[in-house]
Amino acid sequence: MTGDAPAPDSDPDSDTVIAATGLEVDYGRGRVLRGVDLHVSAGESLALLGANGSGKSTTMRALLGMAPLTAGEVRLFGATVRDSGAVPWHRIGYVPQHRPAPTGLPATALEVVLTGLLQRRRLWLPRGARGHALEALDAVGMAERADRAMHELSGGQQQRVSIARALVRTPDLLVLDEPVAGVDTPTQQAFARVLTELHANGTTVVVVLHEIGELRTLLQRAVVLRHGRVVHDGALPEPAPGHAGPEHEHVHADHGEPPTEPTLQRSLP
Ligand SMILES: Nc1ncnc2c1ncn2[C@@H]1O[C@H](COP(=O)(O)OP(=O)(O)OP(=O)(O)O)[C@@H](O)[C@H]1O
Repeated sequence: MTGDAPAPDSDPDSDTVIAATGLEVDYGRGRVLRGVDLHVSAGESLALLGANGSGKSTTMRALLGMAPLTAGEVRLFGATVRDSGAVPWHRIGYVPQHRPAPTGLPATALEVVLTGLLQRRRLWLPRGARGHALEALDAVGMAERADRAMHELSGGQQQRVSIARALVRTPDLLVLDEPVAGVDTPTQQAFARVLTELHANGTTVVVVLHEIGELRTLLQRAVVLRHGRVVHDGALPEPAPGHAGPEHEHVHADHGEPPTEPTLQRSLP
């Protein structure tokens, strides 16, 4: 379907990191994404927001070629995700939504971070890998626990290791799915500092969030999903009335149901 599209190397718009148009995803029980468009340029930092079930994670997975697209097209750095071999995955770091590690997983934090340096066609570690992995763990405050088994770490600590695993690649594009859910405020602040530094060094950041919280100063743009459609693409929503405050900054009405339209509108610029 992309016969007339430019090859990755000759992409005239080389500033475009993500070009997604008309994304539709159906898991078999009706459409979950309904014509999502998302264009992200190099150096942007944006949040993907919306209520539970609005399609944020599905959008992320579709962007990375991991959700079943029934229509639409995604290009990463000019390469279509339909041809996985053409995508420069080594330039992309991905932190999936947190899931507790299975009990008894023998890998240490350091080993998990080292896997971030493996590539599909090269299953050995590059020179200096251990040092880079320790630096990444240090950036998320986990260097002292590098040799701890993952199952001995708390959920928030495991999440920090997962973030370090993405950071160790020094990605040009960092995609994170609710990286700070369930993480305490000091850790969120440390994480915000790490992301801000990466972004200042040129990394493009796309992050799914429920609450903007500590990442507000980093983020330049918000894309809000509702029932699988983009209902806002622009400035960050202001904290919802009555919820403003450093400890409790919501961007939609509640955690359970989609926001009512007036509430969503009220929270948008
Ligand atoms: N693998 C799957 N198979 C079937 N349905 C799915 C699958 N993944 C997600 N869904 C459905 O797609 C819809 C959107 O889910 P998605 O996880 O993208 O939402 P979300 O906005 O990320 O939600 P949350 O904030 O709760 O993480 C939901 O109705 C969900 O039940």
